[in-house]
Amino acid sequence: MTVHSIPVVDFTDFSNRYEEIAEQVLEACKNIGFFHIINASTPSSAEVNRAFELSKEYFRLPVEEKIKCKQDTAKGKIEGYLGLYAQRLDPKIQKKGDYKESFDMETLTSKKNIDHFPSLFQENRTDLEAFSKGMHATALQVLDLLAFALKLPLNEKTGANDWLSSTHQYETNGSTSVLRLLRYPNRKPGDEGEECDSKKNVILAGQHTDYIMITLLYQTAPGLQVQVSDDEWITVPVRSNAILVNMGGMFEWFTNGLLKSAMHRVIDMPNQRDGKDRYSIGYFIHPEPDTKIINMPSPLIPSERPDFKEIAKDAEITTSAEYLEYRYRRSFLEKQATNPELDYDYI
Ligand SMILES: O=C(O)CCC(=O)C(=O)O
Ligand SMILES: [Fe+2]
Repeated sequence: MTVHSIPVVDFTDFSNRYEEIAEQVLEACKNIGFFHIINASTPSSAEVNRAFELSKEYFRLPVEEKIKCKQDTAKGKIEGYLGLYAQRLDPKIQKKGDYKESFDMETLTSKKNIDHFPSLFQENRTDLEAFSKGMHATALQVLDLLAFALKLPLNEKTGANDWLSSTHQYETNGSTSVLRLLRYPNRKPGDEGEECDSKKNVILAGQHTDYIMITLLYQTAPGLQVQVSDDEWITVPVRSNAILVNMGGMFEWFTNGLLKSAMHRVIDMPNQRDGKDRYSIGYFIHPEPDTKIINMPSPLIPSERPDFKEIAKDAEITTSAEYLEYRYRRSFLEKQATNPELDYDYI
């Protein structure tokens, strides 16, 4: 079934409407792999506004300041700053790379040391943590809803419906999430460095699927598009106070394609951003590295794995870490084939 809009799931009266909400989430994940949550209990709108304020303040810093904490992708680091063109999510179409800047940080657990981060983030750690924990809590609710809808077994010891969420807790030894601040600078049509697809859309972030289990995202202006058929993309509307959720490739792989990890990209929509930069904040979550997630005991998951573009059918992937490793390596090889200077990306 081709879906032509992003479904909206209302979390109002959450516990009383649990079954209904779980069904809506499962439907959205099976059909398009994207949905908006409205009336989620966390993060609060003050926490979201504060996260955007900090992001804007950070990106206003001079580049010399920002590159002091540059992401060392060559060493496999997934934290820190990446400047314009540093990522190239779609090496098949893009020559230069994504027209965006970003700052990534791994889960801000109580043990996490951020002495190497920009002082702005050190000084405002409490606000970043409050926002991250709010995002994380809603991500875990989505996992629990899916565990329920997929009829995964209850926890033998506690009876809780946490088959998925128990391995995605905020405080763990291995990181389970990445908070990514993004800025797409304002540009005029025809500006230098423009990269277009065959339909003359200016690409700001190349088409890709995320690697992880689920992504939560806020955006300030339109630009994000989801592929719904071979040559059809729909624009994700900006809904104030709504959290956008999408399934990552890991979830699609471990559910044998039952949940869809949709291709998405960011294009420039200069008429819709009032001459302003576009900002977004993504929160990417995956299970602890050694978690075995193969053969999920759900009666709804097909036993046969379909063909996936990103992964060879016979690939031996049973854990979260193996999945991520496979995707990094593959992205690295694709990039090397077209430009030996580039490193792999973490999405
Ligand atoms: O900026 C956006 O709206 C999307 C970003 C994205 O898809 C990503 O970072 O994986
Ligand atoms: Fe993405």
